[in-house]
Amino acid sequence: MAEAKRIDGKAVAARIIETVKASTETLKAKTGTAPGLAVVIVGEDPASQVYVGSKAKTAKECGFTSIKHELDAETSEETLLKVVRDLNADPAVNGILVQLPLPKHIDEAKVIQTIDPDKDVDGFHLINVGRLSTGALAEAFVPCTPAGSMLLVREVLGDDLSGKNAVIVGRSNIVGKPMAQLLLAANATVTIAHSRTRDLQAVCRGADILVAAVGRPEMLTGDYVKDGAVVIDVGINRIEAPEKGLKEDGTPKTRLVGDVNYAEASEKAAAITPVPGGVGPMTIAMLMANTLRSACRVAGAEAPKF
Ligand SMILES: NC(=O)C1=CN([C@@H]2O[C@H](COP(=O)(O)OP(=O)(O)OC[C@H]3O[C@@H](n4cnc5c(N)ncnc54)[C@H](OP(=O)(O)O)[C@@H]3O)[C@@H](O)[C@H]2O)C=CC1
Ligand SMILES: Nc1nc(=O)c2c([nH]1)NC[C@@H]1CN(c3ccc(C(=O)N[C@@H](CCC(=O)O)C(=O)O)cc3)C=[N+]21
Repeated sequence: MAEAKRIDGKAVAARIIETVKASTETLKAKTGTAPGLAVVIVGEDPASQVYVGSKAKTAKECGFTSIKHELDAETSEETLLKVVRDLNADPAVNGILVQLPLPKHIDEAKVIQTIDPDKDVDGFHLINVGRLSTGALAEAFVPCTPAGSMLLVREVLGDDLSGKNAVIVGRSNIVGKPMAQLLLAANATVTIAHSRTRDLQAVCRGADILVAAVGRPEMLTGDYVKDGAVVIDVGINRIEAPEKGLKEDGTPKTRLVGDVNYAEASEKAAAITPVPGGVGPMTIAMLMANTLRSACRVAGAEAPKF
């Protein structure tokens, strides 16, 4: 098999952001206000930090107003719920994202269900989960990572996945389950695998579309990949990279890797997303797209389709 096509998530994301930017200008001309995105961060989870910086930068690039609430790790659940309720009531805010995971003493589900479903640009509220799972895609906010992953699948295979076998490794509410819903809605035959799956390798080798959302660095080696498969690597894992030398504090420098062993998998796959530069940038682009859509809804304006 020839070397796989590298699916350039960064380039596709840049295209989406250009569209969001143009549409934001039109909306501003019409209503005089810009879409508003509020990000709430509690404590300092290192995995979350990667995401937060580029989000604010991209929101600004799109012409949004972007506000950030940084609360310390000891913040009470009640205080956080009040922040969310205030954002719900603020007409300048179209999208609310509460960065996950939250500290252990806070009930994550309760916080998510407090977000106004019409400002739930993460798509985690039960109302949006229900819309997605009943196929009411036009009304739903779809979670950003699966939505972005799906656009990358479409780049290669088009809109209709009839006859394709899709395997998703991972069953989280944030990635695995909504990804399954989207693939199903596009007519793929869907299998969700997880830590209790027997003979994962054989299951994955049946996949025309293989989505890795496991959180284990380079776990899916070449042996998990069918010849000609489309491989979407959602994983973001920071591992030590002694070959890059040491940081100032004497510990090894790090690098990002996915859940797929890229070098091995790309010898078998027809197309594969890299890490970084694959799904990650798409997640941020879809957050902007969802926020724009929310603002368009309020203004009674048409939002672009992605
Ligand atoms: N690119 C992006 O924008 C984003 C990337 N991510 C990344 O995606 C990955 C997954 O995230 P998330 O879904 O939140 O992770 P979770 O930890 O919530 O879920 C991981 C899933 O993988 C399954 N799993 C774990 N180990 C194995 C194994 N050995 N064999 C088979 N299945 C296994 C778990 O199974 P079980 O349910 O049985 O425990 C679980 O369903 C992470 O690397 C995360 O950093 C996440 C969000 C956004
Ligand atoms: N409420 C909530 N919504 C989320 O969507 C959410 C969250 N919480 N918590 C954390 C995870 C993780 N996540 C990432 C998004 C983009 C990159 C990203 O842009 N990655 C770049 C790499 C950046 C770098 O180089 O460090 C890339 O893959 O190219 C990474 C991780 C969103 N998450």
